[in-house]
Amino acid sequence: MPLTHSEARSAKPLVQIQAVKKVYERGNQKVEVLHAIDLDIPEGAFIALMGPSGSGKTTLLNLIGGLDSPSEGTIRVAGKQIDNLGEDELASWRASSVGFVFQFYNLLPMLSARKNVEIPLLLTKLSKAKRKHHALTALELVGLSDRAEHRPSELSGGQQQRVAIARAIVSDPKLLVCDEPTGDLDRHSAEEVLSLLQALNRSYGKTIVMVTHDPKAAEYAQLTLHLDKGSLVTQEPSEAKAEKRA
Ligand SMILES: Nc1ncnc2c1ncn2[C@@H]1O[C@H](COP(=O)(O)OP(=O)(O)OP(=O)(O)O)[C@@H](O)[C@H]1O
Repeated sequence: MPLTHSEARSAKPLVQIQAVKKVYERGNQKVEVLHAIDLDIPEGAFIALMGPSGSGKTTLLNLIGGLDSPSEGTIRVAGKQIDNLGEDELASWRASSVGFVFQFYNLLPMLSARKNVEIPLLLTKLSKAKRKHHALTALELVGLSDRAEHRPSELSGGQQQRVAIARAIVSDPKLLVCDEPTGDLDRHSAEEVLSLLQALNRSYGKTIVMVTHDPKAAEYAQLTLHLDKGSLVTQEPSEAKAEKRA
């Protein structure tokens, strides 16, 4: 069952963002692109993050996933404070705690689907046989067992994105951050990818934060957050939409 808005509010937060600001320097100018963001993301939520181009969506997503650090404020994920970690600590935290899905898949063209999915496991102590087993399990979960030995160029865009999702979940992180995961896909492939994300949320309890420009994609989430000029403007409950999709 999808979380209702009130359930989502009462569930334990997986991500806690307090008074987070991000300032970029352009030449000798400082530009504040996120203004004192406060946000709790409950464990088990599927959140869509929308807003005009340049409003700060990717910046906020990158802070949540530990790809970047805030200029001010605190970020905790599963109770661990990540805003003050150095680059190496942040990289190892990311490897074990977050799965990333990007618009253009970011698969390595010379490697098979299975080997692409294994990449996050190369940093672990798992044996070669275990890595292969986990990668095949993840590919099975996204419905691509029969494409395991294909290279990305032999797969459709939708299949490549499903391989990228398998790679994102292969370390079994609680949190998936997705930046325009359907931005390069046709409607049918986009729906397949969104249904897969929804299944990972509902059946496997993954907490998902997804940046999207597409209101139809946001309908798959339980809650849509809107950013405008670096501030959160509304938190739109989506239980009606979630029920429609249930
Ligand atoms: N590394 C950087 N250095 C300087 N400015 C940056 C940097 N990254 C982003 N910005 C600026 O921060 C603002 C927010 O960018 P961000 O990419 O987060 O927006 P967005 O809402 O994701 O936009 P889009 O929908 O176009 O992807 C923009 O004005 C952008 O130019």
